[in-house]
Order: sequence, then structure tokens, then C-alpha cells
Amino acid sequence: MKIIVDFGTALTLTCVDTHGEIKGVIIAPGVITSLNSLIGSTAQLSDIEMRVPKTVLGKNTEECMQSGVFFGFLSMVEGLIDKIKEELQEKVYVIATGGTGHIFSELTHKIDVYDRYHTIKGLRELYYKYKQENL
Ligand SMILES: Nc1ncnc2c1ncn2[C@@H]1O[C@H](COP(=O)(O)OP(=O)(O)O)[C@@H](O)[C@H]1O
Ligand SMILES: CC(C)(COP(=O)(O)O)[C@@H](O)C(=O)NCCC(=O)O
Repeated sequence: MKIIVDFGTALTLTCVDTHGEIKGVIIAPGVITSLNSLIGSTAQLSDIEMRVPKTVLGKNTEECMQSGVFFGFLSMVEGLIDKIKEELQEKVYVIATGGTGHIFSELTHKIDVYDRYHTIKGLRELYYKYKQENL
């Protein structure tokens, strides 16, 4: 079983079995989408440097927001991976991709590999599959 965690505009977790069949999907707001929404919905919170803070407890507004963004989303992803494992009772191999995926893959052992071009590779596979079938 594989889980593909896509850190894009949306944060999606797609679970695929060994036959390539989709077992189910989770869609949540993406990291930057969520941060932009927070900034846009408040008067005093402005943009932050995209940096992982040293401690989970922030001592100024920027560190507090960095903690929420990085450790918050990290905990969500780790928690969701565990919940999928629990539900399926199977070992899973976790692949991360998408805009901010490289940052999160370095923060957890629950992600096995970061593949920046995973979605594009999938589209290429589909292109050749259907091209062959239509010949
Ligand atoms: N190198 C990067 N570092 C940090 N954030 C990025 C980077 N590249 C893209 N993003 C953010 O990731 C999101 C887009 O994700 P991406 O995987 O590129 O596309 P899609 O939304 O189509 O899956 C946007 O919110 C964008 O701001
Ligand atoms: C969940 C998504 C917004 C993710 O988009 P992404 O972050 O990859 O750009 C996109 O895959 C989507 O619009 N899915 C729709 C699925 C449906 O309507 O069933």
C-alpha cells in the first residue's frame, strides 16, 4: 500500500494499493493556502518567513505562526498517516510531493521519500498508456 502526500494548493493524501487501485483520498487546505487565508482574515497577522522554528512554543508572532504552519501541518500529516495505517491494518510506503513537500519530508520519518515530480511522472505514464491504447 502506498500513500501519496501532495503538499500543493490543497493538501491531499491518496492511498493506492499494490494493483494501482485508489483505496481512498483525504483533501485538506494546503499549507500556503491556509496561511494566506489566516493572513487575509486577520488585521494584525502578516506574512512570515517560510522557516521551521527552533521550538514549538513561539516567543514572537512570526515564530508562533511558523510553529502553527510547520509543526501544525506536520502533526496533521503524521496523524493522518497513522489513522490510515490503523484503518487498513497494512504497512504503507509514503511518498511526498508538491510545493512545500521537501520541507515536511525532512521533518518526519513517516515520509519515506520526497519525489518532486511524482504527479508529472504519473501524467507521463497516463499519456503513454492511452497513446498506446489508441494506436
Ligand atoms: N519551492 C517552493 N517552496 C515553498 N512553497 C512552494 C514552492 N513551490 C510551490 N509552493 C507552494 O505550493 C503550492 C503549489 O503547489 P504545487 O504542488 O506546485 O501545485 P498544485 O497546487 O497544482 O499541486 C502553492 O501554495 C505554492 O505557494
Ligand atoms: C483536491 C485538489 C483541489 C488538489 O489540487 P492541487 O493542490 O493538486 O492543485 C484537486 O485535485 C481537485 O480539485 N480535486 C477534485 C476532486 C473531486 O472533485 O472529486
